[in-house]
This record gives sequence, C-alpha cells and structure tokens, in this order.
Amino acid sequence: TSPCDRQAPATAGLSHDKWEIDPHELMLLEELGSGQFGVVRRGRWRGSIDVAVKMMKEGTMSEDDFIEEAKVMTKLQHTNLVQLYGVCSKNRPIFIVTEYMRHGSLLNYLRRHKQSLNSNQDLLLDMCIQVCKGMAYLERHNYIHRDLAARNCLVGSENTVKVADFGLARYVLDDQYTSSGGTKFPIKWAPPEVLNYTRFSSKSDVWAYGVLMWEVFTCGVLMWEVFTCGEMPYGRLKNSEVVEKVQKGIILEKPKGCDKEVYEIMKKCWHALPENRPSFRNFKEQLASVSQKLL
Ligand SMILES: CN1CCN(C(=O)c2ccc(Nc3nc(-c4cccc(NC(=O)c5ccc(C(C)(C)C)cc5)c4)cn4ccnc34)cc2)CC1
Repeated sequence: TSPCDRQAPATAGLSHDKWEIDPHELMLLEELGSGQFGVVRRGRWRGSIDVAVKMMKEGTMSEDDFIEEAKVMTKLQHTNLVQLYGVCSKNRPIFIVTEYMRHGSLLNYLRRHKQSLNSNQDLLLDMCIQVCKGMAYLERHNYIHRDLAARNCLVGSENTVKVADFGLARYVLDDQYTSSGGTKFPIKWAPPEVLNYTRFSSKSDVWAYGVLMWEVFTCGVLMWEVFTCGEMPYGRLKNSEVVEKVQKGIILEKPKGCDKEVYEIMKKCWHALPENRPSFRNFKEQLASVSQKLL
C-alpha cells in the first residue's frame, strides 16, 4: 500500500469493511419464519431501514467461504434482486442482513391470493417477467442461482417480486440438500445435466425458471376449476419417479387456464440440452411481446 494509505485519517477508523454490519445498529423484531439455516426475523437497521435478518444456525453453512462471497453479493444490485445489505460476522451466529419484503415468499403469496390471481393472467405474467429481469441481471454477471423456485422469490409492496438467496446454495453443509440423491435436493426444479452430473449453469437456472412459471400459472385456473394454486410440480410423485420422467423428456403438462402461448414459452425452458434453452436475456423479450398481446 502507498504511504498515504498507512496514514488513513481517524474518520476511516471503523475496522469493519462496508459489507460488515455493526449488530449494535440492528434492532431485531418479530420472527418471519425459519428455513434451511434457522430463524429469520424482521429488523430495523440504523433506526429506519426495514431489514430481514437470517440468523445462521451453527454448522448449517460454511461460514468463512460465505463471508468471503458476501463481498461479491453486496455488489449485485437490481430492482428484482433482494438486496444483500451486509453481514454481522464478528460473532456467532452470523447474521445475513437483506432488504425486507413484506409479503413473504412468492409461493405462499400465490397460495394466499389464488382467488384474486387466477383470473389475472396479466399479473401472473408480470410476476414472471420481474423474476426474469432479476435472473437476466444475474446471467449478465455470470452469477448462477442454483435454487431458483417460487419459494426462493419474495413479494414486496405493489406486487413487486424479487429473486432471493442467489448463490447461497453453495454454502449449505447439509448433504441431504447439496447432493442430487439427498432428500432435500430440489429435484423437481433440476434439469437432466444437474440430475446426472450436478452441472449448474445459467441454463440450469433457465430450466428452474420454467418450473417457477409453471408454479405461478397453476394459479391461473379458471373460476369453476378446483384451485390448484402454487401447485407442487409433478404432484405427489416420488423424487425417483420425477428423475425417470425428466430423463425420458416427459415435461410438466400445461396448467389449466394457462394461456397456450405462455405454455409454449415455458416449454422452451425444458429442452433436454442446455444449449437449446433460451438465455434469460432473450427470454425477457419473448415474454414482453406475449404480454403485449395478452394486455
Ligand atoms: C400477511 N402475511 C402474513 C404472513 N407473512 C409473513 O409472515 C412474512 C412476511 C415477510 C417475510 N419476508 C421475508 N422472509 C424471509 C424468510 C423467512 C423465512 C425463511 C426464509 N428463507 C430461508 O431461510 C432460506 C431460503 C433459502 C435457502 C437456500 C440456501 C436453501 C436457497 C436457505 C434459507 C426467508 C426472508 N426475507 C428477506 C426479505 N424479506 C423476507 C416473510 C414472511 C406474509 C404476509
């Protein structure tokens, strides 16, 4: 470092780097739920900023690797990504602090609002387009999500939808989740190359995105049909049965009430070969043109 760096002015004294959050600046409020890593709570940062705080249960993640990666993650900024504000890594458990999304996960939102959503194909398509925009940004930055699904997207005010927990899957220590044979591995969102070789890429994110679209549009059933909102893909099939179907190229059927053109687009995500699937970039354009026709 040049001599002037060594004489950094006292005001820069804070030993923390900008991705390090001082826990004294955090006020923890009610619990929002718990996930793979333990409890998540709503909080207030510096008295005024609404945040969500993931309190990482010991032994659930490789913490040092994650803290290193957090520096990169805080730089990923887009209106359709849940912003990582920083981490509290100086004591245990470590806290992951992100922007707060008041309506919770997209999956629960779809299930809670099926009545108003199922007759609103435009709103369902708009939600998919928002996720696509966030994913196109990650794709542009060569950042792979590895667990894109409606449960890992969040809903804020005015029906804003954002992609959450991108890249976090790499730090989970539970091999029931990380290995494709594990009971917690998201089989129903995984393409053949991930099932066979755990080969993740932005094109495996595209496959998962197609399943996310299917989750969203199973909300779009017509009034007189039994509501199948935010349905579980492949219903009650066992994971081994789903793997067999996916290997044979059997894909999810068109959700009732889903527009034919939308299903045609969804199907493009499920090409057996990753190179034959569209990128999120050109997907965004296709979805925008369909939404023009639908409006
Ligand atoms: C009127 N309704 C009342 C009920 N309701 C809520 O209780 C509710 C409201 C807001 C919520 N918001 C958030 N909830 C969460 C949240 C809550 C519980 C669990 C989790 N998820 C996790 O802990 C988690 C997710 C993924 C992963 C891997 C690595 C596997 C991909 C690991 C861990 C997130 C995170 N957030 C980040 C920003 N905003 C939120 C969550 C729930 C929604 C509104």
